[in-house]
Amino acid sequence: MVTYQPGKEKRSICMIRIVDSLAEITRYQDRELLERSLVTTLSELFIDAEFRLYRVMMTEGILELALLAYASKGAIVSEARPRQRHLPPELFEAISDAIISKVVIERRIDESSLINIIYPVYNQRDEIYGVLLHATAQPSFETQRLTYGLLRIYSNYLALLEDSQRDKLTNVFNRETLDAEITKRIISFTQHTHQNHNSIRRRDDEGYYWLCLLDVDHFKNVNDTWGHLYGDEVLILLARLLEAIFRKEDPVFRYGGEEFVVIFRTFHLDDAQSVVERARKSIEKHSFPGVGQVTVSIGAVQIFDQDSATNVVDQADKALYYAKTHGRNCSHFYAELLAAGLIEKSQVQLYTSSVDFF
Ligand SMILES: Nc1nc2c(ncn2[C@@H]2O[C@H](COP(=O)(O)OP(=O)(O)OP(=O)(O)O)[C@@H](O)[C@H]2O)c(=O)[nH]1
Repeated sequence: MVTYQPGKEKRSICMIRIVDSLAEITRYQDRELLERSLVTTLSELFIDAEFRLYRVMMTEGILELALLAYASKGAIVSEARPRQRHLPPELFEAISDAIISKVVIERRIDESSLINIIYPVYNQRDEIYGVLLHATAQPSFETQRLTYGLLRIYSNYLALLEDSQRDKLTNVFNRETLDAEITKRIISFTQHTHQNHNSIRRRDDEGYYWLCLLDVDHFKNVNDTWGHLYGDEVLILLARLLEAIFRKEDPVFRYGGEEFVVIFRTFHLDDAQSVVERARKSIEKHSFPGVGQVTVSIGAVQIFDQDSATNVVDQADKALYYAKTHGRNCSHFYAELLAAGLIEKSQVQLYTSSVDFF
């Protein structure tokens, strides 16, 4: 005979909620959604608490915190583009302590009724990646243990996700991730344009998105002269150089063998041209060990209301082809070449898009 055991039932409901939470956290293959889902899950499990997830960045030894997602009293906010946050000095100090000591820290700030529990989050290389801030009036060991466990699952899953998005040789983003990143920007442009009654004067405070496609000139010669290992080394160093030349929020992708893509932001074509030329010149000036000078040709395009990611890349590719056939070691922009009648309009049709809008 089965007897009713209220304590047992409560425990199994709790376990079901935890299993559901795990399923929810690991449902997404998009980092932003994953972060949002972690914070949502925690706030649903512990309804009386506030959770904030920050990305931790070290810039020249200075600690910067960017808010990724925030949950309080059922409201969830996630930042599409994390911005640096200035926290009360005492809280900032507590976060620094948790990061340095690599342990969970509890701290009450001023006379607040809430206790802040600070969990540092590490990536698979044991580098600090983020910090979870849990503000609660009633801290308990059980809550802390469960939060810590969910964070471990989150960081393990994030590591897997990151690994699948990175190019094995250079560790920049791989080609598979590029379409989605371009599509996000096309959508953000379109939404912004609608919101502003078709005015496209200011994208927002950071400007428009641009994409540049860089291809190493005569790379076959590098391989033929120095061997593949030296060729590989050039690609790795070039990836590091691009990360250093562009801003840390500008994603770098390996698009093909010796082709890279960078997405960056500026307001005007003039500025975009300066950014691209600066990159080209920095690469030209760089001396690669053993190999010496390497140059790149660049095709660039503004990401705006193109119908697909394929179309954006095709336009950049047309400009790149023009650069390759007009001297190499130079950069060209699609719209300018088109306006001057130097290239044909990109003919990629919507049906060739690999991106699903609906
Ligand atoms: N070492 C190395 N070489 C690669 C890799 N991927 C592609 N390549 C080489 O890159 C070279 C590309 O050659 P091409 O497409 O002829 O272009 P190129 O010699 O750079 O000439 P242009 O682009 O016309 O200036 C080929 O020799 C490929 O074998 C890689 O991962 N490592």
